[in-house]
Parts: sequence; structure tokens; C-alpha cells
Amino acid sequence: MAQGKLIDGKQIAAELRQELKSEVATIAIRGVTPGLTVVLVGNNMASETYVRGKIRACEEVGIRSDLIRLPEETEEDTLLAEIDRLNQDETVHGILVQLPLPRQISEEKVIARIRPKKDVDGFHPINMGKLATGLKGAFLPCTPHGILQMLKRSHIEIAGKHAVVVGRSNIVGKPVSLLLQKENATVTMCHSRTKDLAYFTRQADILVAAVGKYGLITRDHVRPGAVVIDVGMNRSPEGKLAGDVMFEEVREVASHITPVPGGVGPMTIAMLLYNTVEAAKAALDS
Ligand SMILES: Nc1nc(=O)c2c([nH]1)NC[C@@H]1CN(c3ccc(C(=O)N[C@@H](CCC(=O)O)C(=O)O)cc3)C=[N+]21
Ligand SMILES: [Mg+2]
Repeated sequence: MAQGKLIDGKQIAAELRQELKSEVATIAIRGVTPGLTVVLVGNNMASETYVRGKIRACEEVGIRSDLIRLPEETEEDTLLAEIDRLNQDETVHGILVQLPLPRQISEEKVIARIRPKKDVDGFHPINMGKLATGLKGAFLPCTPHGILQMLKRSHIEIAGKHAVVVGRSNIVGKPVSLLLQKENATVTMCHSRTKDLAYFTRQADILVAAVGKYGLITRDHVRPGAVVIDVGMNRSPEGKLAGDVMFEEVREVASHITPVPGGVGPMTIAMLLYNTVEAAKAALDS
């Protein structure tokens, strides 16, 4: 049986971290250590895992990381005041408030409060707006940027190709479609209200699945030879970490495919480090 090539996000992310490590060393000569502060509110099991991964990755490349833990019942004003303090702190180049937040706190308000220059997630409306209008100097959101890096470093051509994005979230679907358009792909966006999803996905040269629904993309959704990027983070019925794509059967028709775990996730973290280093460099030059 034919097998699509694995796009090894874990491996590519490791390469990126090595590149960033030498970049950090160069900045250190000028007396600055890039600093990332992660704010974690409440007790979310998945968030604990992700935050641990981010902090370990920072250590590896020489980025100083701080973790601020706030209790589940934290009031919105308390968190906003904490962000104000971090906005003022010159040793903090990047601020990341781990999502989701407890229900009493508006994520929208919190994201808007972070200084755009420290918004290493790329979620602030200023950064999103810059991306949408093609203005320079925006932090690119980490998952979409990571996907682009995986495609480029796997020598997959984007220009002129039909990219189909399933999912329209602010964090992945919308920004990845903008980035793919910028790279001259023809982009189709699908979502939960799309009728006959397979009709659209079967036309994709590059298929990005970013819905968060186990088993959404089957062999029947994929054109032979397509490149398949799986952004989903779900549990299979057996309790294993799995994406939106039925990996084994889709791999038999795809030319390239990303696994879960070991695909998009590690790239997201690598691009967070990248943005933090960029933030520190920008602070040096200002
Ligand atoms: N402000 C904010 N920024 C984020 O970037 C952000 C967030 N909030 N909230 C949650 C999501 C999720 N996310 C992941 C990052 C890495 C992996 C990752 O490295 N996953 C590993 C597996 C990890 C495991 O074993 O569970 C992998 O795919 O190989 C997954 C998920 C970042 N997020
Ligand atoms: Mg909320």
C-alpha cells in the first residue's frame, strides 16, 4: 500500500530551535536575554501540559521564561492589572496568556490589553489587522506560521495551488488562509455550516484541517496526491491523542501528511520562541 511522506513537525521544530539558539547567543552579546512570561489562570489539565512544553522549549534555546499562576477564581481586573505590569516591564519581551480562560474573564479584553509589541501569540487585533491588510511588522500567529514553515521546509510548492482550510477560528483557520493567500495559493474556506464538505476538500492540493473533531477527515475527503496538514487535538475513542484526520487511511492517498502528535503542535511552540526572539530584537533596535 502506498504511503504519503511524513512531515515531521517534531524534527523541523528541533531544527528551528537550533537556529534560534544561535540567534539568542548573538543577541546575548548585546546584553539582552529574550524573556517570555506565560500567565496561566486556573487548573486546566491540557494547559498544564502545553505550558510545560513551552517552558522546556524556552530553556533549550536560552529564552528566560517566567510562569505566573493565578487561581481559577481570579477576577478580570486582577488579570488586566497583571498584564499592565508586564507591559511596563522591560525585561519581558513576550507575554502569553494561556487560553482558555475561566468564564468570568473575557478573552477578548485580555488579548486587547497586551501591548501589540509583546503579543507573541499574534492574537491582538492590531497584529491580526496587520496580517489581514498585509502591513509589515506583525507577529504572525504561531500555529499558522508553523504550518507555513513545515510546507516550506518540506519543499512543498504553495503558489498556484488550491488550499482548502476547514475551520474558521481566529487562531488557526482565518490566519492560515490569509498566509496561504499571501503565498499565492487559491484558498477555499470551509466550516461547520459547509454543505457537502467532501466536495470541497476533494479539490484540495493542500488540505488544512483545523476543526477539533475526531475522525472528520477520512480517505474519501482527500484527493490522491494531496498534502494534508492536521491541526486537530482530540482524543480517539481509545483515549489516544489524535487529530481531525484519520491518519492511517488518509496516509494511503496523501503525498505528505502531518502526524498528531509530532506535527503541528511542536511547530506552534517553535514559532512562539521565534516571535519572542523577534520581540527581543525589536526592543534592542528601539
Ligand atoms: N495563548 C495561547 N497560545 C497558544 O499557543 C495556545 C493557547 N493559548 N491555548 C492552547 C493552545 C494549544 N497549544 C498547543 C501547543 C503545543 C502543542 C503540542 O506541542 N502538542 C504535542 C503533544 C502534547 C501532548 O502530549 O499533549 C504534539 O502535538 O506533538 C499542543 C497544543 C497552544 N495553544
Ligand atoms: Mg472566557
